[in-house]
Amino acid sequence: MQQSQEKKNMKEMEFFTEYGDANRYRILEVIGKGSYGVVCAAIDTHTGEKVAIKKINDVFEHVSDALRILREVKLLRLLRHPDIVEIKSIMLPPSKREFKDIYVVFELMESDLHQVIKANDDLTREHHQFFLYQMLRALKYMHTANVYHRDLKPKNILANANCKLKVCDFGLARVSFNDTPTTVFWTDYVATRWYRAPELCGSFCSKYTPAIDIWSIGCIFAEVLTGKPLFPGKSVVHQLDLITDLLGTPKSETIAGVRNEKARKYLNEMRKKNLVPFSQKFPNADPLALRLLQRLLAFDPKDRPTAAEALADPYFKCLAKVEREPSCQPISKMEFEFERRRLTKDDIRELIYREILEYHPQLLKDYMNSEGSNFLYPSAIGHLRKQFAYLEENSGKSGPVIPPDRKHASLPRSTVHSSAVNSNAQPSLNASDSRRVSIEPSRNGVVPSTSAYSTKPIGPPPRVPSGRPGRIVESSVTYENDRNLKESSYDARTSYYRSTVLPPQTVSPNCFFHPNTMNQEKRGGTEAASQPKPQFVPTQCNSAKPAELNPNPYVQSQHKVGIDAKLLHAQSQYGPAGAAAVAVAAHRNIGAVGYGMS
Ligand SMILES: Nc1ncnc2c1ncn2[C@@H]1O[C@H](COP(=O)(O)OP(=O)(O)OP(=O)(O)O)[C@@H](O)[C@H]1O
Repeated sequence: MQQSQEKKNMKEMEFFTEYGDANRYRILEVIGKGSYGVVCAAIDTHTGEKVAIKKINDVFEHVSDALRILREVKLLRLLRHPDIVEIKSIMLPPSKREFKDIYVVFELMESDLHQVIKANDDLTREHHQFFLYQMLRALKYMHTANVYHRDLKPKNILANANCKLKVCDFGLARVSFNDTPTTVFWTDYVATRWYRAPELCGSFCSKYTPAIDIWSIGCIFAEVLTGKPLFPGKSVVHQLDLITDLLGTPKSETIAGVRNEKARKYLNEMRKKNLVPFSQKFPNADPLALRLLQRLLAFDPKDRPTAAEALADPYFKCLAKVEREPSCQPISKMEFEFERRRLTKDDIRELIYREILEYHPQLLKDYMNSEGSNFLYPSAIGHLRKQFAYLEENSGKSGPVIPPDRKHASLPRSTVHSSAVNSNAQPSLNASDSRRVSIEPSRNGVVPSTSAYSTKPIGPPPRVPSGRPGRIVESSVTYENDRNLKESSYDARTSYYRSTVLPPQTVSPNCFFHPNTMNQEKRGGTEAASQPKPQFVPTQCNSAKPAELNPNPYVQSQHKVGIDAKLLHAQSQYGPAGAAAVAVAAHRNIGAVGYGMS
């Protein structure tokens, strides 16, 4: 027993090395490995929430990798949407100049769509529909921000037991600005071939469009329907062969528009193939789903619908509601100004550090005040230096010299900052919190400092619909940002002070239920007991009146608690595949009750 505890402590030590915040998180287990490092499930001891911590090793070893990481953390800070994975925090490194690894704290998801597909060969039509709906909603949001994901595949869609999906891995994503030569984007295109749009299988065109993501979503959806990848090409040419085997040879106008001469020639000389009817290829699928799928998989990108158009497709008649499919304000060019410069490793380090500070608002404020250059980094050394300076300054004065207390020596690093806040009382501030704090009205017009705020103990984390900041813009009242607060010209500080009205996710994962506020919801055991907790009364999707949908994405029936427990149990026992199986099987229990189907 003692031995296993020691082993666990060792594991945590190894994982966090010397990061001060390590005390805050208790590592549970390794849940994933990617090319950039390892992902662990952990408990945030401040909030009781489960989180996923991704340790990215040697961030600055290669400039290209460091840039990828910078883009990803920046985009995930800017794209706040219930269908996009959220960064909760990034741990403050022990030294601004020398840090090599970064620890990104995400909301924890239970599995990913790849696992879900692999472990379940009997997903229902309702699953299909709800999966596609969420993916398109995420796309609509990111595309209106002018962000193209470029690497959508089942593994990059995280999934929960309640069928909630969230897009992750924005490492290959790009923001498109009108005056940026879009061809630049082609040069580094290394996304997974199977989900690659035909125009990417040989540089068919120079204009890079969001339709490439629409194609990928089409491929993913087909995989959800059949359980198998739709176009598992072994090479780019094979990929084009598989695509044309299903869709037929493209129209001559489409081929004529292909810029790449070799690709054009290849398509022109290809034997003529006819479209295979989708009802034949996907015999058990909903015909409306297939009609939409065919639109998503149009060979010519111009023929593919936008995400917003796809959401308006009759397939989603009983599910879609434009107010819960928010758009996003286009991302400011200034945020990606670094893309136009040739950056050294130190430049990128500075930029990543600046991103990390977004999750440590008080430090960010200090950093902004000192304009970065003479920012006194509040590491242990910084603190020691301060104490020495204080002693030196005051040594001539009468009476004993009492240096400023070092209250924070053994506390998580994020609680140590130059404004000497009572660390015990400091709430867990992350980028989201900081923005929420900053929009609190103040009498003198000054944005209240977070250190003042920090004297109050923080409550449980805000529930998504009521407290989550976002950049959502849409006509709906619920989603509308205060446009006056949205600067047209960028000021680095304004992103910190920006008022962001929250994106309530109006679709319950059990989207066919409607709420009855008599009962109580439970989420991870940390929700405020005082919140009204709804119960769900099952309704059918195709009832005459569309079900009233609860705004809380985490609203669940009482069954949900049991499902989560089962899923997590399966996850540790059988790994993610087992978890996915249980997740969907469990959901089906709800489905059978909820959908009123046999
Ligand atoms: N928030 C999360 N919750 C649960 N699991 C996660 C989360 N984020 C990542 N994972 C798991 O960790 C794995 C690796 O994460 P991720 O894909 O982000 O790393 P990466 O190094 O960028 O990977 P890649 O090599 O695909 O680019 C994922 O496949 C997923 O299973």
